Amino acid sequence: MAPKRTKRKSPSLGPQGMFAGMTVFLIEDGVQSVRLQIWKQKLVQMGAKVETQLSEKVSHVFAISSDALFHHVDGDRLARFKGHVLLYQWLEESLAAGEKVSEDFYILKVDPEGFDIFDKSLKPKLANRNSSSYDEHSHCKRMKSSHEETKQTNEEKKGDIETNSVSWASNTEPHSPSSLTSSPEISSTQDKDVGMQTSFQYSPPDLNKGITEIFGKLVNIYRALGDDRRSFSYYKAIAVVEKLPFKVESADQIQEIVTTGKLSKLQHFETDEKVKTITLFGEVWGIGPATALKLYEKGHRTLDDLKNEDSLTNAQVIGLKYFDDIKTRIPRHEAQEMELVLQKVAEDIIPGMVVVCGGSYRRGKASCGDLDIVITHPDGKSHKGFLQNYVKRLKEMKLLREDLIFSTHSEEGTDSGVDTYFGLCTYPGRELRHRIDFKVYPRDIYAFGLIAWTGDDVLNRRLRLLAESKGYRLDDTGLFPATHGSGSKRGSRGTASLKLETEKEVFDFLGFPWLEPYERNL
Ligand SMILES: Nc1ccn([C@H]2C[C@H](O)[C@@H](COP(=O)(O)OP(=O)(O)OP(=O)(O)O)O2)c(=O)n1
Ligand SMILES: [Mn+2]
Repeated sequence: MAPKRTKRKSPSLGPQGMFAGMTVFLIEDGVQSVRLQIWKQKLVQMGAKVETQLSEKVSHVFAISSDALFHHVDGDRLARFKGHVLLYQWLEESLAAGEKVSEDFYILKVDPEGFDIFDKSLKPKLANRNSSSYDEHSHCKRMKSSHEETKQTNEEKKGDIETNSVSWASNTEPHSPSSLTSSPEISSTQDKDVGMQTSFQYSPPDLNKGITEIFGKLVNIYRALGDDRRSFSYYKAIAVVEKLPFKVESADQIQEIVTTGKLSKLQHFETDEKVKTITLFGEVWGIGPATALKLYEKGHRTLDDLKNEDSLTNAQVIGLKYFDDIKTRIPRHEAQEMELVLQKVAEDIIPGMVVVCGGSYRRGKASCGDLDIVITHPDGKSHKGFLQNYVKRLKEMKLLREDLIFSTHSEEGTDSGVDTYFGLCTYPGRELRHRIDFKVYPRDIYAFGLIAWTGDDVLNRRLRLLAESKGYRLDDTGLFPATHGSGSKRGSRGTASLKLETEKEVFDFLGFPWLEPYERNL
């Protein structure tokens, strides 16, 4: 990339500094706190203002990846944001260059469909040598991410489940095909900045040694001549050339690398292979983008490769084993029969149990990707401890087969008292596996659970935004007055949900026109 013309050997500080005029909001997800502190400090030192929320004033948002971005900021909010959304790498490169480098190569797509993590791998590594105080931290690959930090506002229920069940399946990244590129799947303790530090897996013999050696000399020569811009361009070009899996032949290619820091030929090569592989791995239940990328970087290219990978969690192994089964949709009439069986078994255990198949089934779809079962008991107490018995019985019947996640809170009253089971099931007399989810809600918050699990996700997002605009926070466990801040964080713990008994009451309270379940395919 070509830094701008204005050359500054040592960046000026204060209101006239190189970041003057910028008002930034930093997405903290996946960023080591020490590094974040340094960035904040540098920004402020060099004239930027750092905001604690994504307010109107913000001109620049920084994030480590689009996953981190969507994990933290709602897609709709982002769509309305008019400023620049950049990778932190821009900051690093600008700091290293002593001037603002072009933003072109660091723009994060705010379209949730866009998958950015691949572009980044083409970016030259950080210019650590040129940088000063953050050198020592830049090797830190592994990010600590406390579960509290990664906790969702339940807006994406699968993310929520993951955090509820960390003690049970700590390395699980529940997967929902509809949200492959959105945030919740990566909320496990995976490398979050892996995209930034990524290196090409196919480390080839140094095919272009002659070129990198010359570039190295040029780095020093230009630096000695005081031409930092050129020196930096060659410096970055080395990182790119070193990793090329083929020999650079033409002068044009060299020119392209030096001026843009990358090579379009490689970009296509890289992008295709990575996109394909990571998308495929991400379709395995329990594998999210972060793990998919890690597996790719370990050299895996096919699902068969993954079968010999021992870092997979139990749930991921199961997801892999039944990959094709799970992808097979369930015809509506079979889902209906299973719902009936599930209702009957529940009734046998505790009379009065309410068992509803939500999700696409409840929205009237002709086929379902899985079964989303929402359960409660009208008396407000019989639901406690029910799920353990229920699962046991269903396993004896061989309706339930493999477990993925089981987390219970109803008896202790923790996490809103919601019990969760994710697993695989079979239609009676068959071996084909389907995904099945059970969520058991206490009666008083059942309506919220039912809305969330019926979806669709677009409606959920709209309802949440509407709630937010009215000073509330909505999730599958209730509607809460937003106590502090206006952001996306949870309200303070222990706050009780507003008492709304039915879906209709929730819609009415929010002022959203009532939609029958089959009208909720937005
Ligand atoms: N990122 C997500 C994923 C899910 N959901 C909610 C809405 C969904 O309707 C419901 C069930 O999730 P599924 O992934 O099972 O989606 P569907 O049941 O709608 O479709 P499918 O037929 O693929 O199962 O959970 C959501 O709000 N946000
Ligand atoms: Mn579903």
